[in-house]
Amino acid sequence: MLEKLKQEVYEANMQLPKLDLVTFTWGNVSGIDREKGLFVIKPSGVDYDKLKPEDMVVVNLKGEVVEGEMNPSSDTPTHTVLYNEFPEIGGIVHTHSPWAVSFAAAEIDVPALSTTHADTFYGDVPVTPALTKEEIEGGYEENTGKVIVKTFKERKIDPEAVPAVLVSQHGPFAWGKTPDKAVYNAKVLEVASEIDYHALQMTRRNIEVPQYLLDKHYYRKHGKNAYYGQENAKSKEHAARK
Ligand SMILES: O=C(CO)[C@@H](O)[C@H](O)COP(=O)(O)O
Repeated sequence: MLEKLKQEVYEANMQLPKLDLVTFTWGNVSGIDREKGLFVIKPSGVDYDKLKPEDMVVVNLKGEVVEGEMNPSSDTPTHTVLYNEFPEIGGIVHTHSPWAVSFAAAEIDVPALSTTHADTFYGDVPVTPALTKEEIEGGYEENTGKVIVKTFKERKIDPEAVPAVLVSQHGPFAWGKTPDKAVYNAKVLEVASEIDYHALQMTRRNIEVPQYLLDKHYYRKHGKNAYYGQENAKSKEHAARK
């Protein structure tokens, strides 16, 4: 069943290593057939270079496996919550892309500091609060989905306007109308996270140019008793010996 969707989700998953968004088997993409109320997701722990379209697992909106030889991604409960709570989305991506994970680990939103960001995300990409001990022990992946939805509702963020989130201490989830668009949004988030990291570092550190560097430049230009002045003397001797 859902062979066409399996192919589409397979191809979207294969974009992740090509776009340098995953290491080893970390990460997963799913896509949904809203009419049938079924979604297709990557099987858990399968290397991308061994993955086949027919390996995709079909899951219903209760999170139950409907078809598939292998276990679905361990993040399936998170995808299930998001498909139920965000009815407009057609595809979801989860990765551990390092720049976005850096912001998730620091529990900092990815701020909308550049057009690279703003062309895709209408506002900062939010980071969720850290999951509580109870939420972790009471079903980490399902509660991850619930914390994402709670974050968007409490902060009045439209998931269509900002199609991504950082799960605190875990990593990014991105989504879109299709699995392919979800992958695109995941890559833009990673690029924007790297840009923002450097921008924040540069604005936070005022580096004074050491005066001696300016002096050296001055002395080099005017040939006075500086290192460069000596070099000039050496080069003149060398030239005279030729
Ligand atoms: O964060 C985790 C595991 O801690 C997962 O997101 C893995 O990175 C992907 O798991 P599978 O999709 O292969 O089950």
